[in-house]
Amino acid sequence: MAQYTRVAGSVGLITLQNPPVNALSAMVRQGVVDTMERALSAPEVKSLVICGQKETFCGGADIREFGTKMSGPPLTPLIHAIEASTKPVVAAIEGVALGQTGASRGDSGSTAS
Ligand SMILES: C[C@H](O)[C@H](C)C(=O)SCCNC(=O)CCNC(=O)[C@H](O)C(C)(C)COP(=O)([O-])OP(=O)([O-])OC[C@H]1O[C@@H](n2cnc3c(N)ncnc32)[C@H](O)[C@@H]1OP(=O)([O-])[O-]
Repeated sequence: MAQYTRVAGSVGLITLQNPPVNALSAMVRQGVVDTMERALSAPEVKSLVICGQKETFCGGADIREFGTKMSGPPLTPLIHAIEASTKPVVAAIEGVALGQTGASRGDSGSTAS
């Protein structure tokens, strides 16, 4: 899933939550759609941060769903929607960021769109 919290008053924090590597399952993708809508429609939110948990950003698509019937929002339009956000979106990356989340393994860092 994706948890939504507001930090520092004006930052919408979206936390990817899908142990063990926060992979982008159908539920996580739907959670990102829902939390993005919530953050973008909240006047008090001026920017968004997307992060993972347990020292991992995201292991990419959820390989446990490979070979099963696709459900939930497709990944590519979701990434395009993040890129088209009307508010700045920062990916706070710790550990791995694989697949379409950006194939990298960084100790920490962030990218903005
Ligand atoms: C176009 C776009 O590209 C498309 C859309 C895609 O995105 S394609 C998908 C792209 N993503 C991948 O190919 C990621 C492959 N995984 C890895 O490279 C590594 O796992 C790791 C992330 C660097 C962590 O290494 P690790 O050594 O710390 O732990 P582990 O022992 O390997 O794995 C620890 C546990 O995590 C599980 N796991 C790892 N990756 C997973 C994933 N993507 N989805 C679901 N579970 C995953 C793994 O099965 C094991 O579970 P269990 O056995 O304990 O129950």
